[in-house]
Amino acid sequence: DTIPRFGTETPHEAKLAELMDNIDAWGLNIFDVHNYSQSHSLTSVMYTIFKKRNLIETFRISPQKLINYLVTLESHYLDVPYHCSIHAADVTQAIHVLLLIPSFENTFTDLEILAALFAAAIHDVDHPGVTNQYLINSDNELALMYNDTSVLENHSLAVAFKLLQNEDCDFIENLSDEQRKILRQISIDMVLATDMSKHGAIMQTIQSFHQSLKAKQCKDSNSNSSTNDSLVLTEQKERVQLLREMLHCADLSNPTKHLSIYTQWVDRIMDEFHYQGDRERSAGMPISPMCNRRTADIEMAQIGFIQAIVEPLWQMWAQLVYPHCQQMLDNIDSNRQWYEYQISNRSSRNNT
Ligand SMILES: COc1ccc(-c2ccn(C[C@@H](O)CN3CCOCC3)n2)cc1OC1CCCC1
Ligand SMILES: [Zn+2]
Repeated sequence: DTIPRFGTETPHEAKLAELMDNIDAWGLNIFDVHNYSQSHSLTSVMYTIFKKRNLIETFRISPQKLINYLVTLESHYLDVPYHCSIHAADVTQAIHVLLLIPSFENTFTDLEILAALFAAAIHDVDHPGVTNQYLINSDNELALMYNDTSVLENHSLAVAFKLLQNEDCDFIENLSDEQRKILRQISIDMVLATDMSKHGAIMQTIQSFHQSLKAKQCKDSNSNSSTNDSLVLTEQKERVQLLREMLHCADLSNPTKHLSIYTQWVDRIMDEFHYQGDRERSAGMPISPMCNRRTADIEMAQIGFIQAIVEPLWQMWAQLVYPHCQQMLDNIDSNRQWYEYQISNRSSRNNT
């Protein structure tokens, strides 16, 4: 039986095809992809990217086994408001677009690209919609299992690799042992780096690391911008450091998107945080920051999130790949201004 064009059967294949024409664009509407792929955004996005990047030929991947793995992985994302399979599809497509930046034209090996896309697709699988801190505070068995350390990140990695052991899902069967080892190593490194407790460390190293890279950037004699752009890194360690930052940026990319997309993610994360707050309240636990629906200031929280975390991170990233990520910085700025306007509007409304 032939494989459907986007990996999953859908009566809306024409509409999905139209959407997938934007797979290389930052403005892809992942919610539309989810709707027109019969809630298989992760499967259809990953399959489309693998086809487009010729990874199926390069690594002699069985298309059926790839689909089996993706559908199984997608089914192991829980039906939580934010950390669901649409978020995984969103982050996967984001990292695909970041890897297309001309600065990285000659930077990563095919195996590193495969690992980066895989890490993005799996990074939140089986996320229960509560934070690491909540699992620790509630003596959850996952916190016990992982000794309170990067609990959710470790759990998603373990679940994702467990699914690979299933014979008809093992789409990397034709990789050499060495290649499988490298894929596993890079995926673990990248997913563990999405833990917000590592954010400070990433911000510390990013400045000096990027300065050293800019120094190395080939300054080709002719003025052709693309060759001038390309970052060539001889050490795999350095390339993995870059991929670590890239996944972290993709994971924190909601404010870099168009307002209509960004506000949908805000609604979802607040649903998830407020539900956690409800559980903390009824369990008599202290309610976590931004999780109390009764005192929430959603606009202020987003402005704080942008100013403290997202804008500094994306400014560092945009500096490295200048001029290629200006659209993201522009969206962050206009989105922050929109939330500031909501607040100013709110106070004048109260005065009437
Ligand atoms: C659109 O708004 C948000 C969008 C994203 C986030 C956010 C926080 C942490 N992360 C990253 C983790 O999810 C990393 N995960 C954990 C589980 O293990 C895997 C890796 N993402 C927070 C957002 O807003 C918050 C609510 C008000 C201000 C802050
Ligand atoms: Zn995530």
